[in-house]
Amino acid sequence: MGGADLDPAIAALVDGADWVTVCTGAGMSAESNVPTFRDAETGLWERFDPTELATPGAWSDDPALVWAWYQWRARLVRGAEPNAGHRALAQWAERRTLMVVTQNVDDLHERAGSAVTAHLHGSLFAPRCSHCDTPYSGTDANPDTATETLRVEPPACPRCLSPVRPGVVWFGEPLPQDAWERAADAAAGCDLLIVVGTSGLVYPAAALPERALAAGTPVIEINPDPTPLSSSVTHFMQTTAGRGLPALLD
Ligand SMILES: CC(C)NC(=O)[C@H](Cc1c[nH]c2ccccc12)NC(=O)[C@H](CCCC/N=C(/NCCC(=O)O)S[C@H]1O[C@H](COP(=O)(O)OP(=O)(O)OC[C@H]2O[C@@H](n3cnc4c(N)ncnc43)[C@H](O)[C@@H]2O)[C@@H](O)[C@H]1O)NC(=O)OCc1ccccc1
Repeated sequence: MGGADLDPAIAALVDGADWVTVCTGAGMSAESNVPTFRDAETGLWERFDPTELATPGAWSDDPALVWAWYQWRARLVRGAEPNAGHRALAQWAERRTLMVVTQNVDDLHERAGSAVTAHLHGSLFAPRCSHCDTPYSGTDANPDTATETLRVEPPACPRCLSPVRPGVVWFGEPLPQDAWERAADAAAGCDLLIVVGTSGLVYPAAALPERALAAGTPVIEINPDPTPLSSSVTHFMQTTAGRGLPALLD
C-alpha cells in the first residue's frame, strides 16, 4: 500500500487501518479548477467576500445577487471533473471501509464514485423553498442556463410562492443535525482520520479532526500549506490532494 517513497510510518498507519474517515475541504476540488474560499479569482463576484455572500443577511438584502452567485458556482462545478484525489478515494473504498465527510457543496466525490457519508454544508444541487423547505427541481434552477449576470431572480416555490434558496448551510445557520451526527460518528469510530484541503477555520467542521486527536486516533493531514492543525496531527503531508491521496492509497 502506498507509493515506494511513502514514509514507512505513514504506510504502516494506512495498512493497519480497517476503517478510515476522510474529511475534505475546498482544497480537495482545487485541482478540478473549482476555486477555494480563499482563492480570489471568482469572476464577477471577485469584489464580494464569500463569507459575507454565504449568509442569511446577504440573502435577505439581495436574493438575486446570492442566487446568481450560487448558479454561477453550480455551473462551474458542472463543467469540472473529479481529480486524481477524488478517484483515489473512490477506488480505495472498494477495498475497505472508507467514509467521506465533506464541507464541499460540489458533487465531485460522488461523480468519482464515492458514497459521501455527510455533506456538512449542503449542496449546490439541492435548492429548496426558503419558507416551506419543499425541494425545488424547476428547470430555471438548472445551472446550465445560468448566465454571467450579477443578479438573477430566484424562482418561486410552486407550493407557497416564496423564493427558492440554494440548498447550502450559510454562516450563522446550524448544520443539518443528521449529517453532523453521521460525521461525528465517522470521526469517533475510525482507526485513521485523513484531513484533506481545509484551512480548518470553519466550525463545527474543524472540530472533527481535533476530536479524533483528543480520542487518540491518528490523523494525517494533506495540504500544500500548513494550517492551525498541522503542528498537532500525527503526520503532515505537505502536498496536494491530487498527488497526496494516490501516493497514500495506491
Ligand atoms: C469563518 C468562521 C470563523 N466562522 C464559523 O466557523 C462560523 C461561526 C462559528 C461557529 N462556531 C465557531 C467557533 C469558533 C469560531 C467561529 C464559530 N460557523 C458557522 O456559522 C456554522 C456554519 C458554517 C458553514 C458555512 N457554510 C459554508 N459553505 C456552504 C456555503 C457555501 O459554500 O457558499 S463554509 C465554506 O467555507 C469553508 C471554506 O473552508 P475550506 O474548505 O477549508 O477552504 P478554504 O478556502 O478556507 O481553504 C482551502 C484550503 O485548501 C488548501 N489547498 C489549496 N489547494 C489545495 C490542493 N490542491 N490540495 C489540497 N489542499 C489544497 C489551502 O492551503 C487551504 O488550506 C468551507 O467549510 C465551505 O463549506 N454554523 C454554526 O455555527 O451554527 C451555529 C448555530 C447553531 C444553532 C442555531 C444557529 C446557529
